[in-house]
Amino acid sequence: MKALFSPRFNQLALPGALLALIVLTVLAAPLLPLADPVKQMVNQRLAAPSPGHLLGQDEYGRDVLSRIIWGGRVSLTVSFLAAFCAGVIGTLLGLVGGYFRGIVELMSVRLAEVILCFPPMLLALLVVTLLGPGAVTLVLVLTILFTPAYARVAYAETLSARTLDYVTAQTALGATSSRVLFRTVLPNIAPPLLVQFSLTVAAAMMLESGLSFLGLGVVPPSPSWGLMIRAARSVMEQAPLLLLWPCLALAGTVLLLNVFCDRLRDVLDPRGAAVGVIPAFLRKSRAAALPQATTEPAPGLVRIDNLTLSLKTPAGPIKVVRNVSFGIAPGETVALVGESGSGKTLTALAVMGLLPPVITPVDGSIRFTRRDGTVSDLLQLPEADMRRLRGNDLSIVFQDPSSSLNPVHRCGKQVAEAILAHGGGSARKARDRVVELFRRVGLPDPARRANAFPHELSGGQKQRVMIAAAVANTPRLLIADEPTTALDVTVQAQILDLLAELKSGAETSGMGLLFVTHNLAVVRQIADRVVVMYAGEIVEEGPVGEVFAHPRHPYTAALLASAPESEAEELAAIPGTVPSPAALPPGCHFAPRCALSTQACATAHPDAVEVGPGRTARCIRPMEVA
Ligand SMILES: Nc1ncnc2c1ncn2[C@@H]1O[C@H](COP(=O)(O)OP(=O)(O)OP(=O)(O)O)[C@@H](O)[C@H]1O
Repeated sequence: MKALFSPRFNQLALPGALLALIVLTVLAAPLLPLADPVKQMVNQRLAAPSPGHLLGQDEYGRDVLSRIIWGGRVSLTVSFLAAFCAGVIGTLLGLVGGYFRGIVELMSVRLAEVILCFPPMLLALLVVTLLGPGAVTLVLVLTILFTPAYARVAYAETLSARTLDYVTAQTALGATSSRVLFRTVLPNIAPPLLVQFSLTVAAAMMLESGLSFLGLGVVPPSPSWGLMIRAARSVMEQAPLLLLWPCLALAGTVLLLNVFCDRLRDVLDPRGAAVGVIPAFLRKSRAAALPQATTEPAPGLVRIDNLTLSLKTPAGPIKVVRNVSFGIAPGETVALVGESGSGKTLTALAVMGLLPPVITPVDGSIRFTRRDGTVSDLLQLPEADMRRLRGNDLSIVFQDPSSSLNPVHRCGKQVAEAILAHGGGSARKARDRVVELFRRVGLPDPARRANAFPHELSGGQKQRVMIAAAVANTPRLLIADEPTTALDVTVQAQILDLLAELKSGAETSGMGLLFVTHNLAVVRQIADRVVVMYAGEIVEEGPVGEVFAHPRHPYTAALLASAPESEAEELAAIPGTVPSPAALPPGCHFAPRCALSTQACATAHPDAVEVGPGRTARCIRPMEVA
């Protein structure tokens, strides 16, 4: 039977199973044939392991195995309970603070943060002095200590979630604040909170043991791993194994929890692959709903047909990209232009298989011709195959180089990793290749730059590093998503020159370039063909020279008029704004902003029509466009 879950889910299997085994064992402690954990047999104190006592007996002759299992029960119960209580309280504080801001933020998140000013041990001592030691006190102390961490995570996530279109749309529809908070925002911020939960359980276990070790936690003779370590310390010279067992149990469980958290974060990370959070059986059904891959070769390098992307919202799915079709030939540069929110980035991310989890392809195909000449529909490829293609046949350069580079690793190392990830030979060879690549992308003193950290480079230099990483494995298709927007004007020109130069270089000749931008001057400079998008669909497509000279869609004409070539020309702003994908006007979506619109435009949605060789426009009066 094929794996039920995607490879990312499979990563969770081993640590998840081992953790489940530990939890089940400690939960089943009363049912297991274990010796009484508090029954003393002083005449057998410090006895070595025997068939009756597999891990030996402690300083009072109590069975060590039984105490480890019963102690784990206490440690895990306290840690899970504390993590849960802190999670509920912290999430509530962060949610309301991030959503309502102002005085509510001050009274919730900021107040919770006051706890961070107290050293944890001091706070624990204070509470224990007030309430006396015991498991309940421990839960209380740990809950107080871990609440601010949840509040901060929930607060930060709520701040970014509250600005999303679908949250605004819910508010505009008159939904109550509690409904928006619990039905819309909370499910979207759940992944990082779940990860925080697992991290908190691990941290709580360490603290619980530490506090019990200091006599501030579980009260003897009840077993706890911290108490066992404390007791074993005084007899470690006679019976060193007594110290080993609780230390192994504690370190092993915490390590397992950390590995589990790490993998869980990979699975739930929204910046991860689009299909990462979807079990394979669900992806299969989605793939089955899509047209099957054809065996006919894709025209050119990549051919996108009828790509339709849907955004999940509480009010139902919204198609944010609809029936997008265009192709890129080998060596060709295609510019994807349009105002903000037109669907350019989502189209590019769909090619990379990097759509955010809330967005799914519901129709269409992206046929890509691989290096060996075979054609694959990228929408149907399993995640493992997509991962092999990314950074190899397919590469992307993002807008902001500062957030794309890991600040704690040297630039050269990051590019070398991209080479080694696709079997680029030895580490030494990869290092040499990095220096060669850095020279090629025009970084001065490449060997020194390879050793530099990102903060030691300028914005333009960082973008050159990102481009070096993207072309390191000579991709067949390079996607550049507004790669110059975050840079100043002079550096922008240099980066554009670099991309053009790379395309004409011997090594990367034949590389297709998909350039996402809203800057028409850039399109004129760099692209062969232009695809104009508006409100999630293509409104015009054709060779740059012809489209710019004779636009056949009023939107293209308006875009060109709003970005005059010379200062002598008058700048004409486009009236109105791009409609929200949730409320598209009927008929032609551009009609409410169009100077040429007629009654017919407001009723029927126009099809894309041919308006010249290799040119299409989605307008019923293409020849009347000035
Ligand atoms: N993660 C997301 N969650 C919800 N909606 C999203 C998400 N990403 C994109 N959208 C929506 O999909 C639509 C298309 O977005 P996209 O980012 O592709 O536009 P764009 O043309 O690239 O804009 P920009 O130039 O501002 O990047 C927009 O309405 C946007 O709000």
